[in-house]
Amino acid sequence: MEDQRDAQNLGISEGVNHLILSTSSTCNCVVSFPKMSSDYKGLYSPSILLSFVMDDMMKLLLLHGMSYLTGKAIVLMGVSGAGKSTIGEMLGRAVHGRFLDADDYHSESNKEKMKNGIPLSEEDRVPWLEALRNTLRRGLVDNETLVLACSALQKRYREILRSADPNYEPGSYASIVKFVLLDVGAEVLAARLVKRAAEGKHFMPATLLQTQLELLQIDEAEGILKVDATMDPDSILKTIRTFVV
Ligand SMILES: Nc1ncnc2c1ncn2[C@@H]1O[C@H](COP(=O)(O)OP(=O)(O)O)[C@@H](O)[C@H]1O
Ligand SMILES: O=C(O)[C@H](O)[C@@H](O)[C@H](O)[C@H](O)COP(=O)(O)O
Repeated sequence: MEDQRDAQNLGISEGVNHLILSTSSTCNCVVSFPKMSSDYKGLYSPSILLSFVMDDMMKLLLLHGMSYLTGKAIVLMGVSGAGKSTIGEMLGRAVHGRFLDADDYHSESNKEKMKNGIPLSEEDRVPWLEALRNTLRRGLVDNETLVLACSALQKRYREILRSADPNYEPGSYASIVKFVLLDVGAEVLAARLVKRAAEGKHFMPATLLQTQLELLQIDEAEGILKVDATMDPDSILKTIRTFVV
């Protein structure tokens, strides 16, 4: 970290919503200003910034209501039986992160509905997704690495999760919450779900698969990594790690 105070090596560029502070070799830091008024821009000149060691500088920026985050969140998404929980647990361990299973955040009434083969409504899903978003946000602010297994079938549901990033601008898809779609065809899914239900391991019946497949919708612009999740779990994990973490 010795060259952090070296004016030659400290590059400061001003983006629309953030300053990027970068040194030649040791440190890159993006300082975001979620609701920064334009009066703030340019307030901190390079010479002022250089008068602080990095730690003190961060405290100063925080004092002015700005935030910086180094946490990250990966959401494994897809329909029931795609392997979100299986792969999510493995990924969580592999990246030394915290694994969260969205199924654990359902209300009893949601679970009861699904058990009875009734698909969740928008009103059932939104509070569930908001609770997940809040949990992700707390983790991100604490600089944790989080892996979430969550169906997140529709873009509007993913937008709720993306907004766990306090600096997220809706519709930009530029969030520190990233999505990976576990892609499996209907036949393989059905076989997996019948087996899982027979083992009594899950509240979700195989009959809900069709409505889930109908709901799944991805927009190319979202930049979601699609992984063939019919591969064996180790290969799926390896592919995700190559591209995401
Ligand atoms: N890559 C895989 N290959 C074979 N079976 C898998 C694979 N991933 C998951 N499974 C099995 O399929 C079933 C559904 O997996 P699960 O992780 O519960 O999916 P989801 O959380 O997406 O509903 C489980 O019985 C699990 O053991
Ligand atoms: O593991 C599974 O079988 C699924 O993930 C399942 O739990 C379900 O998808 C959601 O929890 C319900 O939410 P949606 O109806 O939004 O998929």
